[in-house]
Amino acid sequence: MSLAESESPPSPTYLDRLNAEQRDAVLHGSGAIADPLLVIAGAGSGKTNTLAHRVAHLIVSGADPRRILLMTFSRRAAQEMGKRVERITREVIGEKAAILADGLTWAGTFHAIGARLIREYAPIIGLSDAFSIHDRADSADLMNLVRHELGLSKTKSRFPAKGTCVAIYSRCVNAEADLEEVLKTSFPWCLDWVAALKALFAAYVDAKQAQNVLDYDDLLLYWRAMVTEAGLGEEIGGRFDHVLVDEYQDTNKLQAAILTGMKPDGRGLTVVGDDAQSIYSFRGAEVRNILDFPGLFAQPARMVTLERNYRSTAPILEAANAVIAQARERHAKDLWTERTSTAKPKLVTVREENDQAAYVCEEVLAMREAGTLLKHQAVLFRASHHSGPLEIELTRRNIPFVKFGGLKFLDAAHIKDTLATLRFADNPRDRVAGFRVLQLIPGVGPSTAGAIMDALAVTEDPVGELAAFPIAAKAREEWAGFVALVSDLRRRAIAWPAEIERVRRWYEPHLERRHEEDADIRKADLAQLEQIAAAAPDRARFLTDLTLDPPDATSDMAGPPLLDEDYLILSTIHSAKGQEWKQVFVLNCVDGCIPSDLAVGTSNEIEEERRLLYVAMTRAKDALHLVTPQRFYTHGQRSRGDRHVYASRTRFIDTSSLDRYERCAWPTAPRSAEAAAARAAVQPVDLKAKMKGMWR
Ligand SMILES: Nc1ncnc2c1ncn2[C@@H]1O[C@H](COP(=O)(O)OP(=O)(O)OP(=O)(O)O)[C@@H](O)[C@H]1O
Repeated sequence: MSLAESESPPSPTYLDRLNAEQRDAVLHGSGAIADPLLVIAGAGSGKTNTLAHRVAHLIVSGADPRRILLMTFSRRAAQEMGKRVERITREVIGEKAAILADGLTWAGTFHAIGARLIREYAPIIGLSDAFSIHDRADSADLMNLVRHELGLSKTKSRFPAKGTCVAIYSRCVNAEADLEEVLKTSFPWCLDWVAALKALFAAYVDAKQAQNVLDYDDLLLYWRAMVTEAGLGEEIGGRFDHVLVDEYQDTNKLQAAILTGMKPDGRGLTVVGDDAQSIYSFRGAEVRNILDFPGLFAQPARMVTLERNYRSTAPILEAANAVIAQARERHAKDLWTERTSTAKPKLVTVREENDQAAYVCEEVLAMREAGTLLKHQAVLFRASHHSGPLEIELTRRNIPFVKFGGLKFLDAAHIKDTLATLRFADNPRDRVAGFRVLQLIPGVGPSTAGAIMDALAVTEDPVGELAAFPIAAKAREEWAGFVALVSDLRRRAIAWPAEIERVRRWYEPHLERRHEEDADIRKADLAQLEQIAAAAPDRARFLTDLTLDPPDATSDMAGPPLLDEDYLILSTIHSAKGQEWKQVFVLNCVDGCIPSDLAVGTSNEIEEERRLLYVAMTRAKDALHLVTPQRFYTHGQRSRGDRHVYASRTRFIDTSSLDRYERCAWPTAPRSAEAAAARAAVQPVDLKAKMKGMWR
């Protein structure tokens, strides 16, 4: 008996907090399995809030939380959604809410859910369930190994680099596009290599299968393949009554095919997103997914549009609306707000990047003085390196900050070494992990590592194989310790998460030898890794979660702040997705930075850059500053000279929309007038005459 049948009808008080459109989206289907629903949610219109209410409403109406599949953009978003759902359901069903919300076990990213389903069905789709998952860097390393084996690293003219090969492969897979088509549109300089790339990709797929490895793309590919298989498709689709997808604008064609594969008639499907915020096409995301969703099913999706913005003041929204109004194609919506204000967003001209940094610091401190915490203020930028001068200025002035985006925690060599050790123990056929770990041992080079991996590829007893391997005398002493480690890990001699400490103890001498200069800082990272490990239930889950959703690196300049400390947020625009702050600065609002000069090749790329600026602007609640430095030092010249280039205001703010801003220059005019007056007051001196006078 469902909860709805067994108890009195739930009180709908939580619905009172929603506006009419939000409520419409939440109530669609009245809690039962219903026709497909598309919620087009403008920036700040309460998309997350609405989705959480819809899930909660389904649960209090009797839906089984274990049969709800909820897909979000990050693991953190899934966890936050779970907490919100619990809070909302608690209002109606009290203490039982926690139990029911705990039942929401199928919440996570597409890749994480894919990994779980594939592991579960592995035995019936011809995979071993002990497969390891490669992140992008691992995939590039494996591609490199295969490229080498095929002799493609020694071609006369230069064959595309490993990273490019992976990007091409991934684009073909995610966009479901033909290789030649992808090369023509995105990698034209590689067009001469069609046949060689095909051979490389075929060998790459063979290598993955032989080594029992799946890459990111495989998690979607296998999932899609499973749901399009007669029988299996119905079995997997039938496990879920409701499938809800957040941030649908950032999904790709494969993800759309997974949804239609699981729910061919669209019943039970809810997708939520904002086409104007689609900013991930470099990962194969397809803004067409959301534009085309309504027509995918025999029974067209119902569409609800959320247009009321709760976040920003009217002047900020008007400026952002003017930026997106020029977009080529979009689901029409007119965002409005009741938050009136007389303060327009500022369009600030500064001479150069150092002034930009000084301007931001002064404004941030002024706002702090007026009572707004640093963490309610954020500085956003298009590319991670744009914040360099600001980071120096903040450090100089002792303003604490945390930076998001850019380098990931997992990119650090010592973290990779540790994880590779765990992965190797799990799956000794994983050549990328194996090569990495084996070469940590002094005396083991690439050819020995290759020979060991060849031996492991065919054995059923990896530990025995390692112990018996005729290792060179110089490596023998270390070797015994390594074999003991692998043996412990494979036998699960130590409980999780203590295993990771065992790995750390083995690894630390290698770390000290390889990274003498900053071993202590790196050890602190390993301690942090142990903390993350402690939160995971087991080794496999830890490795999967971390590979699929790695934490951001915090800035090492300021040091990771304590949680109760106040700090300013620095973030790439991509990493600012879904967030909001009282005061927001957008750096380098000039052509060449937004749009990035790396992304002005096609009109699609320019459209995406426009959406990036829109995303950045719509993060601001009360105050927004777009800063435009007039000149930039050319790369690498700063310390040696003042070669610079002049920049012009971003093309996305055209002359007709300038009246939506308060335009100003900084440092302000009076200050320069004072400086000019001081200079004018200096009496002229005839130095030439003085020089001559020295000898007379
Ligand atoms: N019905 C409502 N009444 C009052 N405030 C609301 C309502 N719905 C949402 N909000 C507030 O509006 C703000 C934006 O909500 P939310 O973060 O869910 O928006 P969003 O649509 O996900 O934004 P974006 O897509 O721009 O990231 C939040 O501060 C939220 O608390």
